[in-house]
Amino acid sequence: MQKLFDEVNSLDKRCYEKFLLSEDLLMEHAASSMALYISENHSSYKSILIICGSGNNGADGITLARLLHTKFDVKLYLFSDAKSEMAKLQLQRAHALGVNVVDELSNADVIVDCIFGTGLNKPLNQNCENLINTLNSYESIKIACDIPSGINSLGQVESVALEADVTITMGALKTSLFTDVAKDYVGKIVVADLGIQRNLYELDSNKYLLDESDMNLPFRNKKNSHKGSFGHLNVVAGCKKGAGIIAAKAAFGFGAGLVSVVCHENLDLPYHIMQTHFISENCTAIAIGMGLGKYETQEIRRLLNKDVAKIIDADLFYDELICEVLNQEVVLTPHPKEFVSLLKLCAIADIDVSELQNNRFLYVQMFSKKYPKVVLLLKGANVIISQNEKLFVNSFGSAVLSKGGSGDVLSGLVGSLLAQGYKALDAAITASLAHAIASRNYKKNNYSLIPSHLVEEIRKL
Ligand SMILES: NC(=O)C1=CN([C@@H]2O[C@H](COP(=O)(O)OP(=O)(O)OC[C@H]3O[C@@H](n4cnc5c(N)ncnc54)[C@H](OP(=O)(O)O)[C@@H]3O)[C@@H](O)[C@H]2O)[C@@H](O)CC1
Ligand SMILES: Nc1ncnc2c1ncn2[C@@H]1O[C@H](COP(=O)(O)OP(=O)(O)O)[C@@H](O)[C@H]1O
Ligand SMILES: [K+]
Repeated sequence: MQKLFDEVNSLDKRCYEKFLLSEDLLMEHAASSMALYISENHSSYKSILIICGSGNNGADGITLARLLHTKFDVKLYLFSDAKSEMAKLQLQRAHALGVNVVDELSNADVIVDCIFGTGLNKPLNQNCENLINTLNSYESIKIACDIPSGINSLGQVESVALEADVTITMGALKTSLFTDVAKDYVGKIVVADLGIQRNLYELDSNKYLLDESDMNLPFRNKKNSHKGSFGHLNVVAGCKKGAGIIAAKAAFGFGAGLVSVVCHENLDLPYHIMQTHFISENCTAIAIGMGLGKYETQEIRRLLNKDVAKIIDADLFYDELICEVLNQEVVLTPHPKEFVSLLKLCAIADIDVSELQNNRFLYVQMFSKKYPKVVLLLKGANVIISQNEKLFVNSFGSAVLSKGGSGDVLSGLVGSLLAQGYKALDAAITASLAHAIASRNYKKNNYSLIPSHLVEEIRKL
């Protein structure tokens, strides 16, 4: 996993003070990293348009123009007068070298957005919006320097932002690049070294971006085993029985030794999945909430208080009963609307979905602070998993998963790992990664995946 930072100013400052690295030196490395990326990945392209703002993001761009001058047909467009000391200095250097400064925008093979970086501090005016809209309309390869212009430090987009193919971010990964909103703008994210190895540049953080290598699949190492060695998951099915059945199928394919669906009505289940009318004596985990609908309160309370691992989803986030389990190490997997309801039920916040989506990290942290034992998995374009104020982001998923039933598969995966003895946080992390990475392996197109395809892809991991 890789560390995420809410701000990097303190990291830059430490470079100046502790490592005696000047701003000039850091900037030279920032621009060199961009130059290297462009040379290595876009060498067949000829023309490069670099659009610069007045601060140090602009200064990075002016430096880049100097580095690429004559290797490519470089056009430097200064959107506003250089204001920062570094922007002024870099401009003098660029002028001295004869870099081509243009006063009109024109299309190019590659465009590099150096308008605003971490210093965006107010809403964009009409001119900025027009500029960004024009750049977005170009068919060029678009590279954002540090962060696509228009995304602020909280990862919000107030009006418009540059739609980058690649974001080359300086020094370390920023949290603002991993909001759900930002996902439509950042493209591929690359970290540029600033003349110091990343592990030395970075300090401690309690936020992490998950990598594929953080997925710890339930491979079986013991030879002397039987089905009971791998747990027994009980999936509680309610009025929308399909949800429980999807979860049960996903769970069975993900290694649980036994899976039973708990339902009062008789179900038509695959032969390998059992049905029970009441919770099994030997169950090692319970998955509950998916398609639950109306159920007898005392019965649910009894299940929630049973001393086994639990994954709780969907309908239970609208029921006050949920508040009774928040002192347990349970896994909760709400989507944004369900999380809004949960926040209200536990008196943390009374907000709407758009407020949540604009401040996902904030509300997840508020919840985790109040309920440090709970593992919260907030679904979305970038899934956030949190426990005890430690937070992990899974950015592998895509719109291929935006389908009824995808969440039920995830509940089954978490339940399966819990039944097999994974700790709650480990179960949530591996299940979430498996869910998203498997969905990427479905190659047909990005609209036709159904839960059974997803389960098939998960079984092939
Ligand atoms: N520090 C380091 O060591 C390193 C830093 N590096 C680079 O520096 C970048 C940060 O630079 P930064 O702090 O100068 O901010 P930046 O993003 O250029 O924007 C500030 C300028 O924009 C203006 N402005 C803001 N909002 C506006 C708006 N809505 N509409 C209009 N104008 C607006 C604002 O104007 P003002 O507030 O003065 O009115 C100011 O002039 C960082 O992202 C990275 O790329 C790298 O080289 C690595 C080493
Ligand atoms: N655009 C997207 N990018 C990444 N993941 C997505 C996207 N849309 C949906 N997902 C994932 O798909 C799942 C949907 O779950 P949910 O909304 O609960 O569906 P359901 O209840 O119908 O099964 C979640 O894991 C979510 O993170
Ligand atoms: K930028």
